Amino acid sequence: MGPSHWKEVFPIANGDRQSPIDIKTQETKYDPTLRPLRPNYDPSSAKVILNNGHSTSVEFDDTENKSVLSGGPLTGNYRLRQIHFHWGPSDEIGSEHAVDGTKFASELHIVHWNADKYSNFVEAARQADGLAVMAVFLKVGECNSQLQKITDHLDAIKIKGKQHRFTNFDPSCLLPKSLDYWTYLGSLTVPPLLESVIWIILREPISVCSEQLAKFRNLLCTGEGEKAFCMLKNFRPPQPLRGREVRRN
Ligand SMILES: COCCCN1C=C(N)c2cc(S(N)(=O)=O)sc2S1(=O)=O
Ligand SMILES: [Zn+2]
Repeated sequence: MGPSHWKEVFPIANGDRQSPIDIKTQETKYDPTLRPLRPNYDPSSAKVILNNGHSTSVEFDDTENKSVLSGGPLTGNYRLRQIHFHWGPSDEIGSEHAVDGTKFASELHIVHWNADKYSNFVEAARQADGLAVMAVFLKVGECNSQLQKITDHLDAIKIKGKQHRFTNFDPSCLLPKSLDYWTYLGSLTVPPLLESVIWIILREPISVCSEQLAKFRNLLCTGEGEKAFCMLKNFRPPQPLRGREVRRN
């Protein structure tokens, strides 16, 4: 079911800290107390690349603090859980967050949970400070050789539920030069839409080319033996800000 029906099953869809949002850059507030972001990822914690029916994700071993994000707006260590992407049916749209009404072709989400305070991901996902998602915009242009490490594996996980061994991968290779960011309090952008995410949106995009975007759209959201439907879009539109502040470093 699409985003317009989610509120029928998940009333929190109309909550007051929903994501994504349209970032109005003139209304963001500089905060001198915000620290530099400190991603520290061990490539051996990458385990599998997966087609979960609504995106492609790389899942990481989060049984110990091998790959963590700290600094920025965060208190303590947030442990890396998975990365995934959002895209649209054409190169003009696809990102979830927007900047002054402009959407990018795609958006990478790097999902972490507060392992200092909570004992596992599902428990953390129910807490106001449980999750931290770092978002990177993908701007259509030159092919991205680092992203190719992911798109080269998509043929092997074309149908929903397929996964493939995927290790020796450090998601830092997908970060832009600058780690300047905006940050605000929000939610998961997919059901159950839990309001447990500290969002950290990098201000500098990375590149992606049309051919790489086409590979994302070639994934199927249907499983074995079902009529095949391509995964043409998986972004949620921007949600009301409800008076929230967006800070920048
Ligand atoms: C209790 O959690 C249920 C499972 C949620 N997860 C699955 C996603 N597709 C997903 C999307 C996320 S997003 N788009 O908000 O970053 S985070 C995330 S996730 O936390 O890894
Ligand atoms: Zn996401």
